[in-house]
Amino acid sequence: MAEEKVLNWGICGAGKISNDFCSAMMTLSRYEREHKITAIAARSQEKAQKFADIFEAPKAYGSYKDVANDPDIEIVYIGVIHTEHVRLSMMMLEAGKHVVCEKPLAPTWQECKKVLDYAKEKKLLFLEAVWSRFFPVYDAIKDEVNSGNLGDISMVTTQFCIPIMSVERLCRKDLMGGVLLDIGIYCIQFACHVYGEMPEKIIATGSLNEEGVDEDGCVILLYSGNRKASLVYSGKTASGNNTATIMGSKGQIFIDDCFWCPKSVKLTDTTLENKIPEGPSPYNFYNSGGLRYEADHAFKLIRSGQLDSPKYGYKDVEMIHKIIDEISKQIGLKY
Ligand SMILES: NC(=O)C1=CN([C@@H]2O[C@H](COP(=O)(O)OP(=O)(O)OC[C@H]3O[C@@H](n4cnc5c(N)ncnc54)[C@H](OP(=O)(O)O)[C@@H]3O)[C@@H](O)[C@H]2O)C=CC1
Ligand SMILES: O=C1OC[C@@H](O)[C@H](O)[C@H]1O
Repeated sequence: MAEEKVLNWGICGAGKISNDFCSAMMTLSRYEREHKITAIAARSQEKAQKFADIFEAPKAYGSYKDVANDPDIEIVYIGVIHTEHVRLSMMMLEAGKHVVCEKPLAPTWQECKKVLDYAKEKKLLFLEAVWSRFFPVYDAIKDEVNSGNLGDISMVTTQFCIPIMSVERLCRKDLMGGVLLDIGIYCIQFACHVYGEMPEKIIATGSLNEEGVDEDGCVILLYSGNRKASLVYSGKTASGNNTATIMGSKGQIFIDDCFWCPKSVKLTDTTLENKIPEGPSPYNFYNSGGLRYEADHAFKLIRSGQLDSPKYGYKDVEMIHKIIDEISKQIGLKY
């Protein structure tokens, strides 16, 4: 059956998140029938081969371009550092591949738009991998928000604080480091998930390191009708409580630590647990098994001929990156 045709994946980058993505994808119950890790590409052949051996991928390439040139590959996962996202996305789209690219697609909406417009022109799927949005519990949150059970929602809070400023790709400006693009984006996507519209006003603060990348931020989003969201994120300190709350006149939703990939969500009358199996290769990041949902979503979209995701599509990328643009402007962040 056409719907079950295996999706042949090419993976760009043999780093931490690519490991987690491949391992998570292999936990899907329909993995064998729907997905195949066909090729791994890294900057060195040796590194690619080591990674390919772990995931039993038949091909290992020492150049990302080889993935673009491989006619067997239908979709590419881009799991490299921020500075390479636009270049590799354009390269893969040009070669006729669907693309799932790690967040952030780019530091500005203008650059994101270039990629989205090209994907549309080429009639290919492009997903910015804001993985939270593909968790089934995020659908449940949205349903509860829309149900009216909470009454009038007027306040959203999110907190994402983990000490990551010593990570090289995050503290260096030439690697497009900084916390707004790396973790602040999760707080923003959460507020956008709840309110589904652009705020009327944004008030942002953030400190820059000596290289000029941001290390922390406090952002207030003001929506029509006095509705608000408060976002706190930091790469300098741990909070131990990276939760999110949605507050309404009749009830609340509480998303447990870590709100961007939750294991548990407390809705008005019920608590949802989200248990995800361990993959064949140990994960580098918390609850990375949840990366399986974006692979599954990509499969379903492609096989049903849908090229703009209803869970996190073009209009969502636009909203989130326009908010990032405004925060960057206010805190003096420029790459
Ligand atoms: N969804 C999620 O939960 C997470 C998402 N991410 C996202 O994933 C992406 C990668 O993060 P992560 O895996 O932690 O990063 P890594 O530090 O593991 O680097 C990923 C890859 O980027 C390439 N790379 C690393 N350093 C350089 C450099 N100096 N110059 C050029 N290329 C380099 C390497 O590719 P090669 O192997 O080819 O040498 C490396 O394997 C980011 O976009 C990040 O935001 C990260 C963590 C969690
Ligand atoms: O997406 C992410 O989530 C976990 C963080 O540790 C990491 O820096 C970030 O890229």
